[in-house]
Amino acid sequence: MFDTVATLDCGGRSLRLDRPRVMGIVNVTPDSFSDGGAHATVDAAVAHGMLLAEEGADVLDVGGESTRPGAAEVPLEEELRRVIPVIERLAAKTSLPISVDTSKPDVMRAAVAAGAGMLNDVYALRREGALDAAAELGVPVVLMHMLGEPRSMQDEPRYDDVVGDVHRFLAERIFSAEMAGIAKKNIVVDPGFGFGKNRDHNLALLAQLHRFTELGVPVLAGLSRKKTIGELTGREIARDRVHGSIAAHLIAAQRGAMLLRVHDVAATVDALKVWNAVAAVPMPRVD
Ligand SMILES: Nc1nc2ncc(COP(=O)(O)OP(=O)(O)O)nc2c(=O)[nH]1
Repeated sequence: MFDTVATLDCGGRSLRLDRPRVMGIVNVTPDSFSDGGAHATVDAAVAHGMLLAEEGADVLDVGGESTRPGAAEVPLEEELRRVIPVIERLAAKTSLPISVDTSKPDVMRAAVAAGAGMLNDVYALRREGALDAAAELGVPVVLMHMLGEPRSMQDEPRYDDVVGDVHRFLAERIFSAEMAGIAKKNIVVDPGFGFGKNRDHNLALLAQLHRFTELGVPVLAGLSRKKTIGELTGREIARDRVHGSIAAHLIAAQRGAMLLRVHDVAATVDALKVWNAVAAVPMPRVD
């Protein structure tokens, strides 16, 4: 995997990837699939972010546009109105790195100016101007695979070879990012669970997650409370999918994920304490 430990410099706030780290989700949206509306006001979102920080999150991911299947795009001004005040206040109240979950270059710029130190783009910088914005900002960026658009991505998604197809896409996005002037040390990749993938696609990506570590950059996995977890466990209500999400994220950690994007931070932190303890046990040499 890595000869040396990757440390992301998130606008002066370090995110050390010496072990799987927890990205706490702060959705400032009225319609997120799993917690829509729960933290839709600035005060509620900031309070939630601080709660996740207290629960042990290593980074907070602030998003103002739901990307659930079928979601409509949020206008720029509305997305700014939602996320910038939250980022400003969280950056002042916590020393944790803060990422902004957006695909719009103008939101990226405003978010970094407000204190965000990382970009999380479900479009992998494919929107116009996004590559240049990310290169200028010089902060780490998560490049995620999505098939099509949120509006239509779950309409019968098809792949010849989902792992190979996603791997090729991410390799191409890493190349494009480096050509735009983004340092490889600032790149994280993410196969995009649920973004144009059905249950079998998601299971194949999880089962072969180690393949993505071959790209030479940290891997992020985000399965938290998603539909596939619900299908496998029979838990129809998203907030009831914690146990299944923990299982999936431990498998992801075991197969090389260094960042786990989760709603349920306390439960994930506890699970990773067990995982880390076992990972720290020296293994007998096999001569
Ligand atoms: N890098 C990355 N970013 C993401 N952003 C949003 C969602 C969707 O989950 P959530 O934020 O809970 O829902 P919504 O998009 O409806 O707000 N999933 C990912 C993911 O898997 N990876």
